[in-house]
Amino acid sequence: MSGGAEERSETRRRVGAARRLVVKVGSSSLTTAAGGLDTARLDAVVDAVAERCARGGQLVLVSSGAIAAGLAPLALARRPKDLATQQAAAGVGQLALAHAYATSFGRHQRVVGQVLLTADDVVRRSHYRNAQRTFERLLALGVVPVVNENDTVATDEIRFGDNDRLAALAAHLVGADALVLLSDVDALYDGDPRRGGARRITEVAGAADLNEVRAGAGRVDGLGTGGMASKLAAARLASSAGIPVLLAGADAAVRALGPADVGTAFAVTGPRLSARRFWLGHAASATGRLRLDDGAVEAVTQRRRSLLAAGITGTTDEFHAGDVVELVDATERVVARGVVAYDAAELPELIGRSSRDLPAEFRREVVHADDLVVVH
Ligand SMILES: Nc1ncnc2c1ncn2[C@@H]1O[C@H](COP(=O)(O)OP(=O)(O)O)[C@@H](O)[C@H]1O
Ligand SMILES: N[C@@H](CCC(=O)OP(=O)(O)O)C(=O)O
Repeated sequence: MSGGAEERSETRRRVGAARRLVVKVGSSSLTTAAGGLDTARLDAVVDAVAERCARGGQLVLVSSGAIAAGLAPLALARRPKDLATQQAAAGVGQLALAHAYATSFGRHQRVVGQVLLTADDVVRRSHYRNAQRTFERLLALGVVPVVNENDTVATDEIRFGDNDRLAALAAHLVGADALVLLSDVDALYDGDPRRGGARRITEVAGAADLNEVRAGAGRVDGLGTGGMASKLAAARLASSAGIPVLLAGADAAVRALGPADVGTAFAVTGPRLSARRFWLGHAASATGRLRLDDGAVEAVTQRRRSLLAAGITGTTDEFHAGDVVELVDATERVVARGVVAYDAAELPELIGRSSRDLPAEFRREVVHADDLVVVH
């Protein structure tokens, strides 16, 4: 697609040269057509990861496949639809998956450590930092962290939903230099490749390159969850936060983790955010909303100013000082997220009023510019 040869080589060069890498592999790449764990394919991914570690890389492997690996032992013909059976299958399958990874990495004398995360671990700032410390120590010890969502306890409300998103969040959390998404498809296409006639896309320089792309669901036999749409969302999330992304086929793992000359490369589209600002913009869950008038939207998004009470026209009523809130425009479109400095109960008296008309204790900003991230 767009992007000249120079740009092309720069993204791939960065992926190829990355010291710290998050690699994500999907369920459909780790399971046989019959639904069992495909150890030959798992070994091939492990070989590529171990080889990169041997060259001095620090790798984090985000692996799906717990539910898929639990199907055969439980004599389930297909992925269950209800959450309780999915969780039971994940409980059985995660153990099989962890065992398979430990055995496979053992062939390379590599120790692996299992990290099971729930959305809460990134949503709450203290948990986020705790997870960061754990990864840091595992990597310092030369261990390959094998990460999955903690499916057995994650309920619908608190799920990451898909491991592509989890991998993008993990990539920022560990300060990765690049993110590699391995799937059962060799690249991004402008339409579902199973339909025929779809064109392969090798480079994505920015959002405009995705305008014509139709990202569909995964296989009909449905072991993967998000299909290409969740991969694209994850690639955009990571690349907008300064992390280059490569999407490639799991069967080309050696080249994806070697010269990075396969698949689709997503160039970075934004600066690397600090851990706090990334968390604020992408990981934290908001507990309330502040509605802004047009002037305040402009001040906050264009001039990067703090939000003052004068520019607020309405609020929801259940948040406390220190909570993360969404800042929305008159049409309820989210324009920014930030940490609010007041309880919801305090604001009705203040909103719409200029700071100089307020008592001294209420003259501080409602959301300080340092605690505010603009949403594009
Ligand atoms: N535009 C597209 N480009 C590439 N693949 C697509 C596209 N739209 C849909 N797909 C399908 O998405 C699938 C990958 O998603 P999924 O099965 O969820 O993978 P994983 O298990 O690796 O997460 C591919 O098998 C492919 O057929
Ligand atoms: N955590 C789930 C996988 C969720 C998921 O995103 O799967 P996939 O689309 O195959 O990457 C599991 O291990 O079964």
